[in-house]
Amino acid sequence: MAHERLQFHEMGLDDRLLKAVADLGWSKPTLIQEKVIPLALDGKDLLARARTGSGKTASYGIPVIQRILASKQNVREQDVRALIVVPTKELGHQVQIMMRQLTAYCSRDIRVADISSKVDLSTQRPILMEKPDVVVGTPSRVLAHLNAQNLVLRSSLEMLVVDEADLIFSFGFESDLKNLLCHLPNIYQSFLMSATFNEDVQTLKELLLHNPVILKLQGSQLPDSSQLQQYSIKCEEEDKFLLVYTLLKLCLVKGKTLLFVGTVDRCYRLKLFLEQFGIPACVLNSELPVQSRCHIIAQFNQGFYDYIIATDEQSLTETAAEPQTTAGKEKKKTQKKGGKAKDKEYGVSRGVDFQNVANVINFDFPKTVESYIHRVGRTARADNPGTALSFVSHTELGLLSEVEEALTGDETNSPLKPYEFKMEQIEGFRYRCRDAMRSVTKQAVKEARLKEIKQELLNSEKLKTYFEDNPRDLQLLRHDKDLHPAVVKPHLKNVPEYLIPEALKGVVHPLTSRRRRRKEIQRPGGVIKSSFKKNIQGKNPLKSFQYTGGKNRKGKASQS
Ligand SMILES: Nc1ncnc2c1ncn2[C@@H]1O[C@H](COP(=O)(O)OP(=O)(O)OP(=O)(O)O)[C@@H](O)[C@H]1O
Repeated sequence: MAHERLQFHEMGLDDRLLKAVADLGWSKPTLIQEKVIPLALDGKDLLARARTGSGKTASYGIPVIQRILASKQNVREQDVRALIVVPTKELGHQVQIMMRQLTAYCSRDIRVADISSKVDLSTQRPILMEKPDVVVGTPSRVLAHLNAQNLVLRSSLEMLVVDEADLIFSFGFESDLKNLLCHLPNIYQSFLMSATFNEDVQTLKELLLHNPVILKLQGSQLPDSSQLQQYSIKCEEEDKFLLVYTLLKLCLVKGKTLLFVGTVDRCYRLKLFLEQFGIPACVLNSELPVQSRCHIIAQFNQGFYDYIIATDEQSLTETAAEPQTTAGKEKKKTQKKGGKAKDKEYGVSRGVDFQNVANVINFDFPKTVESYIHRVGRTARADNPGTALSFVSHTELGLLSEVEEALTGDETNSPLKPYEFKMEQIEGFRYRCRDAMRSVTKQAVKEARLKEIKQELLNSEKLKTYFEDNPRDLQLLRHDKDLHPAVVKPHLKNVPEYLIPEALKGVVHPLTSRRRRRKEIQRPGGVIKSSFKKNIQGKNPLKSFQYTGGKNRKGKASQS
């Protein structure tokens, strides 16, 4: 018999919560929400694993809000009742937004404060003195406020959530979290949420949970192939640039795309390379100030940018190109290079809800299976479709095997299919790519990196001051401007017709500066880009082209 999914209105939720959920356009709970919400409302401790993008935030957010609303009916002093611990500032910001959306109709009754950002403790003290009902923060920030007695939880805390639990220890928060627990009352309800399970989650479980209900939902950690198409293509360093140029410039990849690289330097290398061809992209990495990072993500979600070049978590080393065959444990230390400290509470591949991402491209292959899952999990979120394409150099083949083995599990076929692309057809572009690469020198990368940081520090001051008051001004603040106009060669911006492979003539329409400007003008904030909609209808060439030798020996691009 078909399983009837429990509906939100059948869960005994407050009307104000139901209205907020309806405003978000959620017609029914996701699987994790259906399971977690009733158990959480029943007072159970929970350990929940569900795949990326499956709606874990609301699965704890809704019961936390419901329980606070219920307990507020028996008039009690204003107090901090729930603490949500997250591993990164980006996630803190995002959880706060989600909690505010869910409390839109009861914002007077339930206040939510995010204390993740690294301003002076004294600046946040007044917020905490008002005892917001829900506090969101990284372990180190929460502990600092507890030690400073800006926050007192011993008598008031009713619920503790640890989101992205698998990351808390690997981000170096073990001792902070243990110390934090000494400030909590003896009895409270706890939730541990995670997309992956590892030993650290097991340790946390023993530390935090009492007789928990353990929910391991969906065998696979990523959506199946009807929702998420995964491809890999073997290509060496120069070919990576050649291929990414072709995919983006000929618009073979449609819709919003996240490109993951292995180091901060490579962010700028790739950005400068694309800049030469008039392909604008934002970079996102741990050196940028948190306000800028959150603004970039917010604008990307509103459709301002098509491409973000990101490093993932702070733990990546500066030597991405080095061979690495075993998925080692992720390093915990903040990286320092050239005296620049990176933010150890940074992470974009974990938990951040980039919306309507059509494609994830692993320009550099991730160093661990977990990292692969989290990166790829930025697309195909909720019920949306998505595509992931990984470039794999010979030094990265070992990592590809590890990922394939982990994702294949008991099945016979790996979910990663070879992306069959006839590289010889795009040989004509190689000369242009080399020409562009010649300008992307070490010095140019260094200068771009410095310029961007300076620029973003200025931006972040503006963001601090004006975010609340002048949202319109902020719409004008862009993060994808050319970083090194001096090295840009104007002739590279257009694609001469004779270079377009025969198979693609008349099919692709290269991105030109004029088209880019028109797109910018047409695209109002907050609207999902039309190309993504096309993508939903299955017109993404990344999915539908077999531009290849392989089965299609004629070398023609054919639509399947
Ligand atoms: N019931 C629902 N119906 C439709 N969309 C939903 C529902 N619940 C959540 N979403 C949307 O699904 C997306 C993913 O949610 P969320 O960020 O909570 O996922 P997650 O499981 O925490 O992912 P990750 O493990 O990557 O952090 C969000 O854009 C959210 O708004």
